[in-house]
Amino acid sequence: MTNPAPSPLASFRVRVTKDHLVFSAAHFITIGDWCERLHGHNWRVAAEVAGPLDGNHFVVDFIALRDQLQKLVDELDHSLLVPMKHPDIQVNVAGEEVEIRFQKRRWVIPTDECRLLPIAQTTAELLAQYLAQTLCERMGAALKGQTSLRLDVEENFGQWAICELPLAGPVPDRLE
Ligand SMILES: Nc1nc2c(c(=O)[nH]1)N=C([C@H](O)[C@H](O)COP(=O)(O)OP(=O)(O)OP(=O)(O)O)CN2
Repeated sequence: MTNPAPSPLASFRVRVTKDHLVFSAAHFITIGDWCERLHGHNWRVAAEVAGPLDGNHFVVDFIALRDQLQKLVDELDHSLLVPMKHPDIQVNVAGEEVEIRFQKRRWVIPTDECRLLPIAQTTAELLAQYLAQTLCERMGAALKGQTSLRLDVEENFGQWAICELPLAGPVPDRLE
């Protein structure tokens, strides 16, 4: 039996998903004029990087990818996710309290229990984009030369949103 020669057409990707890559957080979204009640999810995340192998024969070190993603997840754990770019949700940060308004409704939450996110809605899609872009920034040179970063967010069992960022070429505007 002969060993196959390494194929120049082979492509590689690495993926990290762990039981502890989960954050428990509250949120609400608007759908048209209707606004959900405040509720929570256990949001599960996974990250995947595609691209060529480096000198260590890695796409990217699993451990570096896992640990950076874990830090991000831990920052969101046990918090209220607040969208700062929603056109109709007003957010006023006043010292130790954050006041959030939508139409006639008003929530006042301790500031350290809020995560003020640069997104228009806390949908699974935009959370996936936020996590992908922030992970990409924090991984920095470790992703140099790679092709794409994919971030999966599961909001409820079996309900995933996926954001894939190209890593080659111009960097897209941040969350615009
Ligand atoms: N494509 C998307 N669709 C929906 C999103 C989203 O982020 N992306 N989000 C929502 C709501 O936030 C909703 O809270 C989803 O939660 P879920 O618990 O699945 O909603 P249910 O009302 O069905 O709750 P059950 O407890 O499972 O009955 C909606 N769509």
